[in-house]
Amino acid sequence: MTENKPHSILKTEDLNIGYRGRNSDTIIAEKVNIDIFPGQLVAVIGINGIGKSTLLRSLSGVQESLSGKIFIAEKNLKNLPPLEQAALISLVLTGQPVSKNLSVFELVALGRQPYTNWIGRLTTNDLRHIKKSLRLVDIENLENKKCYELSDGQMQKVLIARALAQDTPLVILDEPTTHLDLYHKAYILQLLKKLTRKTNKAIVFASHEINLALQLCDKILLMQKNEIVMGSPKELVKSGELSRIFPSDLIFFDESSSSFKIKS
Ligand SMILES: Nc1ncnc2c1ncn2[C@@H]1O[C@H](COP(=O)(O)OP(=O)(O)OP(=O)(O)O)[C@@H](O)[C@H]1O
Repeated sequence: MTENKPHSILKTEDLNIGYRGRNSDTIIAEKVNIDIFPGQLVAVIGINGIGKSTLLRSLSGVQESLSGKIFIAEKNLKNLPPLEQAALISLVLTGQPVSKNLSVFELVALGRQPYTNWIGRLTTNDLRHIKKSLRLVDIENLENKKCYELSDGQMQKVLIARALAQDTPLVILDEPTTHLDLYHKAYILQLLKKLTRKTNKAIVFASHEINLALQLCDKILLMQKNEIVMGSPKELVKSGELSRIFPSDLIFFDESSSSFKIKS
């Protein structure tokens, strides 16, 4: 009997990422080989400056990779026309300029851009997707508010709703919980988890919230100098990888509680 292996939504083959320079390239990560499947919640974890944003920008095609291949839904990203790419990947970058004069509804509706006709008129199907996204993120009550009237946490939810309205099988978010308090960080990450379960989308996000990611994610992509390791939280705890992320002078990974603690 042949095994029915699920198709990956995001796969890389010997991907090298970094920045091209006049004389030499700055390599951020080499030989990245990862495989992400529909319905998975994946956190990209690593210390400041290790290359999380660079990786997410490369995986979403916003930044050119140095070499290697990226496959989205088994199609080579390099060969995907922009509209097809926009129907497969939605991207939420922190600090991305958005017009805060728009209403919440209008901003979420921008997620439909890949599908709207040239005058940008919304069809009944577009409206259905927008309403569904507002409902999934539980911000229907905000739809007529201007974005400048929102708190950071509410704005974060609106950006997630815009990504959902784009209706892609893969959603990539860079630090979706920055500036939020602990409750709202947990709320947003829990929401992402629920969305993977309800929609079967794969959601990949960069975060510094390791303790929360360990509790919620299916897979963790751990970026370290010269190495990227991917595994389930359990696997990474078992292999001892987590203990090696930070310098050991101040904090340590406590296996009994599966969280980082301050050394006493
Ligand atoms: N445009 C650029 N040209 C050259 N190097 C860059 C550029 N942008 C970022 N870098 C470098 O790439 C490395 C990785 O940066 P990146 O922003 O991807 O890290 P990060 O893990 O997301 O960091 P943080 O957790 O602080 O947000 C850093 O050393 C940074 O200085």
